[in-house]
Amino acid sequence: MARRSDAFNPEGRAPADGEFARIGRWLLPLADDLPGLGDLVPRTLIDNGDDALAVRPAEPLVISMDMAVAGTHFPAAAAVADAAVKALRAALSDLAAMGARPWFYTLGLVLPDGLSDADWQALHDTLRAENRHWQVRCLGGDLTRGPGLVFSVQVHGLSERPLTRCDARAGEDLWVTGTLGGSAGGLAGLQGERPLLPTLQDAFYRPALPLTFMQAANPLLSAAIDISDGLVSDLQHLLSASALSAELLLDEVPVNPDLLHHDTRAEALDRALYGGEDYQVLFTAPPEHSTRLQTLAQHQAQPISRIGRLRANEPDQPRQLTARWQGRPFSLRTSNTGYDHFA
Ligand SMILES: Nc1ncnc2c1ncn2[C@@H]1O[C@H](COP(=O)(O)OP(=O)(O)OP(=O)(O)O)[C@@H](O)[C@H]1O
Ligand SMILES: Cc1ncc(C[n+]2csc(CCOP(=O)(O)O)c2C)c(N)n1
Ligand SMILES: [Mg+2]
Repeated sequence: MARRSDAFNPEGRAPADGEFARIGRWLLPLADDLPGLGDLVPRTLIDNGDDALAVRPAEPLVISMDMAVAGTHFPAAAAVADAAVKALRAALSDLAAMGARPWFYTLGLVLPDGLSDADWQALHDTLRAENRHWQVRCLGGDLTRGPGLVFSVQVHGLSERPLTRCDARAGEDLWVTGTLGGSAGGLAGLQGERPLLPTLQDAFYRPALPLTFMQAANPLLSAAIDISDGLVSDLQHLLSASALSAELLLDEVPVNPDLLHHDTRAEALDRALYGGEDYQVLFTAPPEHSTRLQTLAQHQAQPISRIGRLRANEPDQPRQLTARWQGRPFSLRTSNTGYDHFA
C-alpha cells in the first residue's frame, strides 16, 4: 500500500494563492487514479507529496526528459494550457519511438508572475484530459517562478523490448506514421508568415502521437526514432546509429494535405522534410512484415507510409542518403542537421 504524506493539506497554514496551496489544488490531483487505467496504475511505494517518489516497475523502465521553453519551443504569447499539451506530447513521443507504453511522468514547471486562477484551471483541466487520453498520470514534479514559461517533462514508460535507433538492417523498409509538415505550417501561421489554419495550429500544439500503434507494432520492427528535428535530420540520426545508407521515395512521403491550401507542392514537401516537431515516428522493418504492419495500422486507423529502403554503406564510403521525386533524383539538404539550439 502506498504511503501518502499530507504535507500539502494547507488548512490555513499557507496563503491560499501560495506555492503549496497551488500544488495541492492544481497539481497533486493529477496523480489521482483515472478510470480505465487498470494494470497501468503504478505500484507506488511512496506517493507524490513526499521528498521523492518511490516506484517498483514490473518491466524495464524507459525514461526520457524533454524541455519546452517559451519563445524557443512555442510562441511567448501561447496560452499556458496549449504549451503544456505540446510539452507533454513532445515528451511522450520519445516513448512512442521506443515502442514503450507510458506509465507516469513528472513535471517541472517554471511559471511567470500573474497567472490567473482561470489559467491554473485551464492548465489543470487540460493535463487531466491529456492523462485520460494517453492513459498516464503525473506523479510528481517541481514548481518555481521565473521570467517565462518552462516545462520539463520526464516520462517513464515500460517495455520488455525498447526499440533503438541502432538495430536497423540493410534491405529493410523505412516507414513513417501520420503526416508531416503540419507542425511547421502551424508555426509559420502562428508567426504571421501565412494564414493560420486551425488544423495546422493543432498539428503544432497537439501532435497526434502514434503511441498505441508503436506498442502493438513493436515486435515487428527493428528500429525507430521520433521526428522532432525533421525527417531528413532524424533519418540521418537513425542511419548513423545503424551504420546504413538509404533511398527516400519522396512521392510516398505523407505531406500534410492542409499545407496545400497556401503552399505549392514543393513548399509543402520542404516543410515535411525539414520542418520537424510533427512527433510522428520513423521506423524500420523487414519487407516480409509489411502486410502485417499495414493490417495492424488499418485496424487502429493509424496512417503509415512506406517511404524508402535501407541499404549497406558502400565499402570505404561514408553513409549516403539519396532521394527520388517525380521520377527523378532529388537533391536533399543533408547538411541540414535539424534544429540546433546553439548554431
Ligand atoms: N543535459 C544533458 N545531460 C546528459 N545527457 C543529455 C543532456 N541533454 C541531452 N542529453 C542526451 O543526448 C541525447 C540527445 O538528446 P536530444 O534532446 O537531442 O534527444 P532526442 O530524442 O534526439 O531529441 P528530442 O529532445 O527532440 O526528442 C539523449 O540521449 C539525451 O539523453
Ligand atoms: C517559437 C518557436 N520558434 C521555433 C520553433 C521551432 N523549433 C524549436 S525546437 C525545435 C526542434 C525540437 O526541439 P528539441 O530538440 O529541443 O526537442 C524546433 C523545430 C518553435 N517550435 N517555436
Ligand atoms: Mg526523440
